[in-house]
Amino acid sequence: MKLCTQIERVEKTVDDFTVGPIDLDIELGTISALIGNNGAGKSTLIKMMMNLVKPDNGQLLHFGASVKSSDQWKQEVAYQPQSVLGCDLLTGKQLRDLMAPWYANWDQEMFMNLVKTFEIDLNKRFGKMSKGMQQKLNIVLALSKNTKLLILDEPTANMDIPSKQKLMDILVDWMERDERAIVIATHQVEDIKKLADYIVIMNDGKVIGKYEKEELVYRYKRYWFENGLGIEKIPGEIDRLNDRLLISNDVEQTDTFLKKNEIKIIQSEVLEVEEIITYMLMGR
Ligand SMILES: Nc1ncnc2c1ncn2[C@@H]1O[C@H](COP(=O)(O)OP(=O)(O)OP(=O)(O)O)[C@@H](O)[C@H]1O
Repeated sequence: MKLCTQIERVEKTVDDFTVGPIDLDIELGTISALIGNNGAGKSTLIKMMMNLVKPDNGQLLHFGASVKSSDQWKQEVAYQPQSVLGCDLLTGKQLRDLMAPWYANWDQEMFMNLVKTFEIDLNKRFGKMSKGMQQKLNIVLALSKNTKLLILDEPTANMDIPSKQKLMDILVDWMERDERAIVIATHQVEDIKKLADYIVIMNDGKVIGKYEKEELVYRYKRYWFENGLGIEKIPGEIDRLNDRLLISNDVEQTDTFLKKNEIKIIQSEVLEVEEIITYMLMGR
């Protein structure tokens, strides 16, 4: 697969918090969900990807060009920040007029269609729009740049449920139009479930793993036993309830152990994606 972004040993210290060193590749044709608890460093990493925060060490490339080298890569990378400053007095239309000329591939038809889909009033000042409406306008502006990479920082946090649903469909459609990639920082399980090919987990400024979502589902399992286990710890075990219910994050090891010790399983099942993420964010 073709790489669109290479993050190599990137590191940034702000006050007493260090993000990195981070190594991460983003491939075209994939959607990666950046997940981590509050303060894990997701927004800082994204800002480094946009050269808005300068790393102390390491390098960051989009389509082979360093983010420091020139601004040419910006034609291929659109970004929706968590919040936007300095736009309050401008209307949606004025924001469009300011932004569109900078992007050679700006898609005006897409812009107007999305404005209609999200029922955005382009004559309203940004500062007078609701938080959800501001988010919708920001994402519509980002999508219409018609880039190869889209970086979204919690795009659905303030959106109502139908709008979230619409956005997910739009993003899936946007991906299908070309060879593209999306990086999305999110706390929304629905976003992850529906969109992500890869889950990138961040904790305490570090990327602790990049996992294929479909594979992850087979790594975790819940087991119910006929009798109490009476054993201190089983390989792969990450949680236990009443000595008769066990959660494993290493199904192969757990299954081998249970078979070898002739421990009778009443039932077993895979975990929901949100349970898996919760365990991963707890470091299990
Ligand atoms: N401009 C700044 N000045 C000082 N500290 C900062 C700045 N930006 C971020 N930080 C600190 O860096 C750490 C990482 O913050 P960041 O916003 O990247 O996390 P996050 O994973 O995006 O969190 P959230 O899920 O809450 O949005 C936090 O401890 C934060 O306080």
